[in-house]
Amino acid sequence: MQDILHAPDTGPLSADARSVSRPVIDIRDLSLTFETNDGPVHALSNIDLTIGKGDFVSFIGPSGCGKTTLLRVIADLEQKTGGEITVNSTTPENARLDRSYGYVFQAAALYPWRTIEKNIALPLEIMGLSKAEQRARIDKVLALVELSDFGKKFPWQLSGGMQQRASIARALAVEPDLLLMDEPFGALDEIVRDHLNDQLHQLWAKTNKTVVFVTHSIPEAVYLSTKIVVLCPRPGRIYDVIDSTLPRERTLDMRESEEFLKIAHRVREGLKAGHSYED
Ligand SMILES: Nc1ncnc2c1ncn2[C@@H]1O[C@H](COP(=O)(O)OP(=O)(O)OP(=O)(O)O)[C@@H](O)[C@H]1O
Repeated sequence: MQDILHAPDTGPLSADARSVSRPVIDIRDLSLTFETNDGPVHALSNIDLTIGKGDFVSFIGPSGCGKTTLLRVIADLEQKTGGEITVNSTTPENARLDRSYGYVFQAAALYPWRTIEKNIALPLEIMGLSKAEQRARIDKVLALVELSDFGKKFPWQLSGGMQQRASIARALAVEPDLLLMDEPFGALDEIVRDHLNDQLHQLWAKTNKTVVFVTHSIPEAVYLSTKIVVLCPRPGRIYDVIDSTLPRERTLDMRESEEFLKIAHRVREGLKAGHSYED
């Protein structure tokens, strides 16, 4: 994804500049209860969280602790039942209508009957962009995810990792400042995952996008994040928020460093504390 690094985006901000900018996501005492035939499910409770411009925030926690639900509330795909949330200083609904974010699902969710470039073109067609503008954006995002030679292929002709890169390209094509990613690399093997983590890190570091990322992997969360949010279940709530002390620029070999292991240890302790072995 080297070429994305030269995309005409806002440059990286200094830590000072980031800290004074308005939050991209501001969540206050948010709760969400699903009413089901078996009674209420308290998926989220007492969530307070601020995500600033250029943050890379991971949600980590055991199955059922509400990671996906929280991401979906931010994306306006689920509705809160209590509390407050703003995305880009407006309601999640307005943010969605403004196309403020790109969303990457757990599975690549590409239409099998459309080629990769036609999949990427879909949101651009809906936006009413001209054919020339669509072409320019498709070429740009395919280069970013190193799939320039695969635009005419169908999804089933690509490996799992390539399909996930294509789905990231589709999310980037609408040129959002905010990327919401629901465990995008969960189904991939370790080596492919390492490679995509590295590419995603470079993409984020050079473009100053804000990323909210759901994962089950401690190393992935620690490697990628500026802020790690550890959730625990029943009701889904925040157990710990860890502001990373690692430098903004990262390399995969940093995963052996003392600082990295210290943060990973704190995440693991949080996961253990919030975990019920009755599950
Ligand atoms: N549409 C729904 N209706 C009822 N309950 C739901 C619904 N969606 C999620 N839940 C419940 O809300 C809780 C949180 O689910 P969620 O999928 O957000 O957890 P998660 O942490 O993302 O889990 P996983 O890691 O397995 O993806 C779970 O108990 C789940 O069963």
